[in-house]
Amino acid sequence: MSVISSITVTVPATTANLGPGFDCIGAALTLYNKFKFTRLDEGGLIIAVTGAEAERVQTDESNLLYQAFVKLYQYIGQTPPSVKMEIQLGVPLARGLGSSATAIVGGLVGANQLAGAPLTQLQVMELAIAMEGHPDNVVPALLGGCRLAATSAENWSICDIPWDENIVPVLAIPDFELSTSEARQVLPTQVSRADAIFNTAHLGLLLRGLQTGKGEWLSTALQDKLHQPYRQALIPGYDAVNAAAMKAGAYGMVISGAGPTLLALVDKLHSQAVEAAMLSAWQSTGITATVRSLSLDTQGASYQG
Ligand SMILES: Nc1ncnc2c1ncn2[C@@H]1O[C@H](COP(=O)(O)OP(=O)(O)OP(=O)(O)O)[C@@H](O)[C@H]1O
Ligand SMILES: N[C@@H](CCO)C(=O)O
Repeated sequence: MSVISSITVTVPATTANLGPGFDCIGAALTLYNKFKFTRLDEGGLIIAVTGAEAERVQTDESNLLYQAFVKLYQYIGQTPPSVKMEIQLGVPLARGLGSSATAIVGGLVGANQLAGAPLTQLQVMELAIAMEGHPDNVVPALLGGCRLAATSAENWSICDIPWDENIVPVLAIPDFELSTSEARQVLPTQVSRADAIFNTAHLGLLLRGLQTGKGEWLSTALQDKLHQPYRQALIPGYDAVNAAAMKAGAYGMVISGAGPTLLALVDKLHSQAVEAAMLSAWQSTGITATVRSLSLDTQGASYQG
């Protein structure tokens, strides 16, 4: 086992749920957090954060990146080394873009590499899912692409979902946060059979819509009854941004992850018009937002020694 003293891990943002795929589907996006881990001879823990909203990231042992780092060492039965962690933020915090998944995947991958790679990627993935509590952000963050995750008693089946190259994800990111735990608290614990059937059918259609790029299928498929109806009220301006995106030619608009970022799926020809429409709709309700057309990241977490 070779021992290295420093490793830099780059992890993509992710958009989870894609409407009907609550807690089971997500896609990696071309927006990144970078984490550099340097083994120290002594000194415990040093955390330095740069980038927008850097002051909002904890710099003590409660930091999620550090918790994931420690989790891996506990799993392999070793004491974590003293470490300096340099966090370069590119993924906005608590906006529904998988910032917590970047920290969990980054901490696990960084620790695994510093420890000499004792765990396989599959083991790292299972630890990441256990830490996050659901697979739809951490799996694409680790593996890249669009991924569906299904569990059985023994293990996870991970399926890569083909994504037609003409489908552009347009992300409208408002300047307010919504924590995942708050957005999960508003969800009912039980759903009706009709709603379960609705989402089963729509997720099936979504998978074919993503694969073929067929607009008619995507427009229907992006509807959901399990989480979005309950969460929309937590996102001021939701109706206005949705109406604007649809009028400008989007296939559909959904809440990205637990929100508050809104995701429109759009064909290439309409992406600029949809960007402008979503931005102006949010501004007209008094909310500052950033709107970006991104691509799918196909690589997932990567590292340089
Ligand atoms: N780079 C980071 N380093 C350390 N901790 C982070 C980092 N990014 C996010 N976190 C932690 O994760 C929290 C946000 O997690 P939360 O699940 O609420 O939102 P999210 O992951 O951005 O959104 P979603 O899960 O809906 O995609 C932050 O408040 C912070 O505690
Ligand atoms: N599937 C999760 C994604 C956010 O972590 C949710 O919607 O709560």
